Order: sequence, then C-alpha cells, then structure tokens
Amino acid sequence: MIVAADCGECVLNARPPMRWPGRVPAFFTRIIMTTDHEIHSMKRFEELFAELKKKVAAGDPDSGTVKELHAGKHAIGKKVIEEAGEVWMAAEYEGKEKTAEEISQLLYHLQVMMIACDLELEDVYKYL
Ligand SMILES: N=c1c2ncn([C@@H]3O[C@H](COP(=O)(O)OP(=O)(O)OP(=O)(O)O)[C@@H](O)[C@H]3O)c2ncn1[C@@H]1O[C@H](COP(=O)(O)O)[C@@H](O)[C@H]1O
Repeated sequence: MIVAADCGECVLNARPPMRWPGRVPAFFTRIIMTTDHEIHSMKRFEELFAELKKKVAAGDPDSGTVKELHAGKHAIGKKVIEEAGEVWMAAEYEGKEKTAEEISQLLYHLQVMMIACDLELEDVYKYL
C-alpha cells in the first residue's frame, strides 16, 4: 500500500515500514506522510545561504539579514556570540528541541557573517 498526496509544492508518497508486525494502523501512515512533508519543506544549509545572498543582492528592505549586514561585522559578531551561548545553555539545561532551535539560529548568524566577510560556502567547506 502506498499513500500519495500532492500539497501543491511537492508530491508525497508514503508507504508503511517493511517490518511492521501485522496490519499497519492508518494513523501510522498519516504520521509518515507528515514527517515526509516536513522533510520536503525543510530548508537546507546551502538553500538558506543562497536565499540570504539573493536578498542581500536585491537589498530587500523587509529582510532582517539585510538590516543585520548593514549593522556590520561587530554587531553580527555579537549575535554569533549570543547564539553560541544560547546553544551552550540549551544543550546543558533545555533539552534536544531547544538546542536544535538555538543551533539553527547560530548557523543563520554564521551565514550572515560569511556574507559580511565575502566568504563562499567552499571557502569554509575546504577546512571541514
Ligand atoms: N533562520 C533564520 C534566523 N534565525 C535567527 N534569525 C534572527 O535572529 C534573531 C535571533 O533570535 P532570538 O531568539 O535571539 O531573538 P531575539 O534575541 O529576540 O532577537 P533580536 O531582538 O536580537 O533581533 C531572530 O529574531 C531573527 O531576527 C533568523 N532570521 C532569519 N532566518 C532565515 O533567514 C531567511 C531570511 O530572513 P530575512 O532576511 O529576515 O528575510 C528566513 O526565511 C529564515 O529562514
């Protein structure tokens, strides 16, 4: 059994796990579909970087990224430090979900700093 749905942006296909004991409950297939959709609509690191560069190139007046870049490296650096501290505190005291959220914010501000420093992804990747 395969369940398919078209949300307008992407087509989702869900199938029950191969080793499910007995008949797969209907709610389980819905959970799989929800999870698939979230994965489909997630923003990846490279996609975020491309989006930010595009907004900066266009000078998008509604963009927080454009505003942060105008504030300069000193201000961006403070955001990086602030978010790094929040990652640390979340990791020690606030659980996985909050830690993941704080890490996403740290990654965002690091990308803003990369743009401020005219760095491309490859300039960083070569050191990984
Ligand atoms: N992922 C992020 C993201 N993470 C964090 N932030 C910003 O960083 C701030 C940090 O969050 P905090 O919880 O520390 O909030 P805060 O301390 O109350 O925020 P401030 O008062 O310091 O602004 C947020 O308020 C956002 O302004 C982000 N801003 C944007 N993005 C992504 O960047 C894309 C482009 O954003 P814009 O340039 O704003 O269009 C968006 O679609 C998002 O996907």
